[in-house]
Amino acid sequence: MIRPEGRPVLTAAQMRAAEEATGESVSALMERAGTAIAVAVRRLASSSEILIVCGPGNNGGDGYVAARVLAERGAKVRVAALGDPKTDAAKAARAGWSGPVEAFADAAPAPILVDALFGTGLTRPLDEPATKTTNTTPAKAGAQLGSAIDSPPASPIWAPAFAGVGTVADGRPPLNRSPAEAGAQLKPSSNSARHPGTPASARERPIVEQLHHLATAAHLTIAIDLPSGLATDTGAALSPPPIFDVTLALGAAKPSHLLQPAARYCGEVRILDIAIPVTSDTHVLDRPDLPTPGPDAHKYTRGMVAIIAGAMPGASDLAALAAMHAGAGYVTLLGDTSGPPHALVRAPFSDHALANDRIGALVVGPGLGRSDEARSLLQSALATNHPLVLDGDALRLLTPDRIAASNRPAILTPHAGEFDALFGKSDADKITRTRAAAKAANAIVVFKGADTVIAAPDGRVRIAPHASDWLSTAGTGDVLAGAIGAMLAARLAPFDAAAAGVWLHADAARRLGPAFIADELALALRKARASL
Ligand SMILES: NC(=O)C1=CN([C@@H]2O[C@H](COP(=O)(O)OP(=O)(O)OC[C@H]3O[C@@H](n4cnc5c(N)ncnc54)[C@H](OP(=O)(O)O)[C@@H]3O)[C@@H](O)[C@H]2O)[C@@H](O)CC1
Ligand SMILES: Nc1ncnc2c1ncn2[C@@H]1O[C@H](COP(=O)(O)OP(=O)(O)O)[C@@H](O)[C@H]1O
Ligand SMILES: [K+]
Repeated sequence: MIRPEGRPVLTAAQMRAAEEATGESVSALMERAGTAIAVAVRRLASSSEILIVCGPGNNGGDGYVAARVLAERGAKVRVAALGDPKTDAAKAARAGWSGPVEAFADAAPAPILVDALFGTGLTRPLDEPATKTTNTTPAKAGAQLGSAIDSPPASPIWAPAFAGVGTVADGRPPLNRSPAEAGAQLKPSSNSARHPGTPASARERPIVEQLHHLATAAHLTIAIDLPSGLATDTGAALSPPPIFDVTLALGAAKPSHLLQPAARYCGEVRILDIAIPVTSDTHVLDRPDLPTPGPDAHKYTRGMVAIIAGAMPGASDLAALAAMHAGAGYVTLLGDTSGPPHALVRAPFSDHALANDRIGALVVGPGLGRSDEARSLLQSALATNHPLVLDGDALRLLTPDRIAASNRPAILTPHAGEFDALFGKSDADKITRTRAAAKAANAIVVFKGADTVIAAPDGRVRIAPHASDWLSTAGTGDVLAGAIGAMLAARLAPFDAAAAGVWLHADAARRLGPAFIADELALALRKARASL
């Protein structure tokens, strides 16, 4: 199980192409995938009973192979299927499983749920009701498998009634869900809504609802490739699945492991290496490799950051504090400001102060305002040749063309509102939008949010794994701009500077836990930096 940081991200089509390029049969790949899944599930499940739910495609095929291998290795495993397999490889995998196959709609929960219903082939919401299609007696029962697998599933200790599921027989709530969450997941189905007053039997339960039911009662939920219900490439939750504890991504991470809202359903993502060579111009953000000062260092070699203060000096103060704690050697705040820290060089704004050719990064936008005064400050910034970090109000006062024409390294850090205003609204996915924006502005674009995407004009993309929802507080964007400024001033290539700033910001946030404020985030950048 490989952590996703630094790894390539492939779309469903790219993954299929990589698979085909191996020249191996789907069955051979499925055998490897299923075996890798079995090994991982065994490690995670210990000796608990495992229920693998299998869909009609190759994701289901992986599930059958995993079930067979788990059983061969002595695990207690049950299989429930959503219909018969449709692909040749899945049919063969199904034939290799000699235990019983329960109907998905009727399946009772187990402590470990493995979701192999749908993977990269899901193209539409899971709106069809689950139907009972299979209840097979073992074809080769007893021949190869241990008695634990051959015997019918032990009488379920689980509460069969739909309502109230959320605690298991020993009275403990499932590990991964609060009672409130469990209740929220058991919303009335569209099916029962259509028949008010009629309690939905298990058989009428829509797929997504049965999946929630099984997940809520499980102690550990594991999704194969993707939680069923998520689109692979766009981050869309076509049918919101349960929130899984672990997602085992086959061969490579996919966009929906990282893009919201899908990413939140994946839990911990781990990649299973199934020996398929994969390359991509999109990668998961990785820890940066940052230079540490040597004996020959002085403040200017560590990088000089200038920040232009504007209408809201708190914002530029935060950016300055962040630049200092991210490791800049010299930070100057140009404007009518005062206050600590003493190490921050506060100076009145002037074109002369801006002309200092030691400035390695100029941060403009945090708290700038949108007045004529703000426009004039921005104009002065653009009249220099300094590499730029453009944030906040600067992004409201510029156009992509004008940024492209400024003809020097630039990093833009828009949140969704600023991005829409600058580049226009679109239904395309966040990776596509960020890549197009970087090209249009000929600049690095850091499209912020719970799934920050960083793109370069040449098409390279880094996607940041989810950091902390507590970042949703005023001023954290200013901190990011300052941190990126410090990286740019330290002479990192602009794309690497943006990536390093985003990594430090996220790491600082994770360290702080809940309810921090932006000032603390700026200070915590030091600890993030120290961890490298
Ligand atoms: N990448 C790799 O290296 C390897 C990948 N492998 C595995 O293959 C997986 C991809 O397999 P896949 O292409 O067969 O697609 P999958 O996700 O099983 O679903 C397709 C089936 O679901 C059906 N269906 C779709 N939507 C539906 C809906 N809403 N409601 C109901 N049905 C719906 C669809 O029906 P159709 O749309 O054709 O009517 C079709 O029957 C991948 O995630 C990985 O696990 C390994 O085996 C080998 C190495
Ligand atoms: N739910 C979230 N999860 C992770 N990061 C978030 C979340 N919400 C916001 N962020 C991050 O917090 C920062 C907010 O920046 P921004 O919206 O510009 O705020 P401000 O203008 O108040 O500084 C960005 O770096 C963004 O990526
Ligand atoms: K799945």
